[in-house]
Amino acid sequence: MNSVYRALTIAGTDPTGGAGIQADLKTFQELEVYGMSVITSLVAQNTTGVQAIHDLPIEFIEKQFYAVMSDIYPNAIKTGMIAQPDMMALLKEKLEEHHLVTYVCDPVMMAKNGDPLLEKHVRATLRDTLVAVSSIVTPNIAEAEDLIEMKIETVEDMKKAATRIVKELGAKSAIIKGGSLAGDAVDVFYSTSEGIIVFEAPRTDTKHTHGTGCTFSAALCAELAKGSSIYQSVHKAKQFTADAIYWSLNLGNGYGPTNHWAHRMQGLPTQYNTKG
Ligand SMILES: Nc1ncnc2c1ncn2[C@@H]1O[C@H](COP(=O)(O)OP(=O)(O)OP(=O)(O)O)[C@@H](O)[C@H]1O
Ligand SMILES: Cc1ncc(CO)c(N)n1
Repeated sequence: MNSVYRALTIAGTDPTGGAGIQADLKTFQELEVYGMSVITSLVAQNTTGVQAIHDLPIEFIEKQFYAVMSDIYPNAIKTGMIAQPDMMALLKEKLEEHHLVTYVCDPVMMAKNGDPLLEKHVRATLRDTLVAVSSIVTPNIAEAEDLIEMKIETVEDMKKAATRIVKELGAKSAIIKGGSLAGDAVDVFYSTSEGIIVFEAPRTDTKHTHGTGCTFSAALCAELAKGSSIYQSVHKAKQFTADAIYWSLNLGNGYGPTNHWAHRMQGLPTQYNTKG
């Protein structure tokens, strides 16, 4: 058996490299997992917003998926921006065929500045297809509110919502990311076997948080691909993302990208220390 761990991301692109497929592949690489990708939509976007979206034909998405799965089989798969109901239906079917592979569903709905990446009427389909077959689903506050149709303002609300997402929507576990709430960066995990677990990190005061959700779910996918426990994987993903936000690169005119090499900052020469 080949001992190189392998992860696959199925998502849209970000030509500026901070979110989507590009962020996922950088994260896999940093965590020493061999990264592969299936692109669903080409997105003209940058740190200031989304300018245009070009969805790939469904047959072509299927061909890419087959190309990967028939050759270099992944230990874990994540999905990010999946823009159309037919893409969701196809991927649900494929993920069910490969149900032994751990599947992380990042239910991406919008970019950091609020520009939509998923039309409102498609959100129920996302809930009923991909979320329903996931090993873990990773919504932010707005996405969790949408999935479970409840207002989330406190950590107690996050606990209720995470529990409901698992009990009512079929996901095996859920982690709600509290990046957009005030105070420390608190994320709430729930699974039937482990119950509620709260993960906390100090908040970094920065606007450079473009792609934090992609980075988090990709790190989680990479750790799960290595066979780490769900607790260890979430813990590592949280630390990786917190470091990437803390050692900000200060790039772009809007919500800048995070620093995917930040987790190894200690060992780098000081010219790579870009915080400032
Ligand atoms: N300013 C911050 N300081 C520290 N951690 C943060 C900060 N903002 C977000 N996080 C953490 O980053 C991770 C991603 O959360 P966030 O809520 O930003 O995701 P998201 O909204 O899906 O991101 P995006 O849509 O930009 O990809 C979580 O672990 C969250 O707690
Ligand atoms: C392609 C893509 N996926 C996810 C996000 C959310 O950060 C984004 N901005 N772009």
